[in-house]
Amino acid sequence: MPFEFIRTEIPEVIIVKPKVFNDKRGFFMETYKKSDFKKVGIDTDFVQDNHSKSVKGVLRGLHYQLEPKAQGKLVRCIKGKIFDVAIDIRKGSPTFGKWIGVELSEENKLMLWIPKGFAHGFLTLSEEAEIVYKVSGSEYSPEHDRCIRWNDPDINIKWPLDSEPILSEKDRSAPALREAEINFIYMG
Ligand SMILES: Cc1cn([C@H]2C[C@H](O)[C@@H](COP(=O)(O)OP(=O)(O)O[C@H]3O[C@@H](C)C(=O)[C@@H](O)[C@H]3O)O2)c(=O)[nH]c1=O
Repeated sequence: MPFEFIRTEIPEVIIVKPKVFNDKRGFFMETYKKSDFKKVGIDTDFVQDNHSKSVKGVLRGLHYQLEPKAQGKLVRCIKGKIFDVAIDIRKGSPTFGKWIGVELSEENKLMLWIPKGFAHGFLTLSEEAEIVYKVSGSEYSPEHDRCIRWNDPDINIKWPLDSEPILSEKDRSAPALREAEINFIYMG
């Protein structure tokens, strides 16, 4: 199998390690294959691909789209290094409010699968970082787009930060999880 799938403490959040073929030209790797992802329960149709670039200290998040426009995301860092975070916001989930943080980089080539029902955010650790991510479930829908405050003490994400992060206006004024509108139900 060209991928190793590593379950995290929240089993639905999966680290994907691709098999990298290095040779004198450089490298080759598969970054998504429907049949292999389906075997571990990532059985979804991707509907949008995104690419963003950030400078060091930029924190984007914590973002999600409400049902019925919820999104799953397969995130990969193609330049530099980020700290990528998924937060369980499914009502009734045994891991509600819990977060998983994984370093994704150009070097380690890891990907993070973040299913529907999770908020997502990341901090840029290198001078510049570019991420690409596949989105499943629903295309971008600004009316359903929501965010939660990056430093909500109820979530208490241990961001590897040494100064204040650089935020968008929207992210700066985001509500705490306990005040945020969420409509995901944990299905077991
Ligand atoms: C997310 C998104 C944004 N946009 C536009 C809206 C806006 O003018 C501009 C920048 O949008 P934002 O500030 O929301 O971009 P950003 O803060 O990078 O938002 C992203 O953050 C990460 C953490 C995620 O998980 C993504 O799903 C997405 O929410 O791009 C689209 O056209 N399509 C999209 O899918």
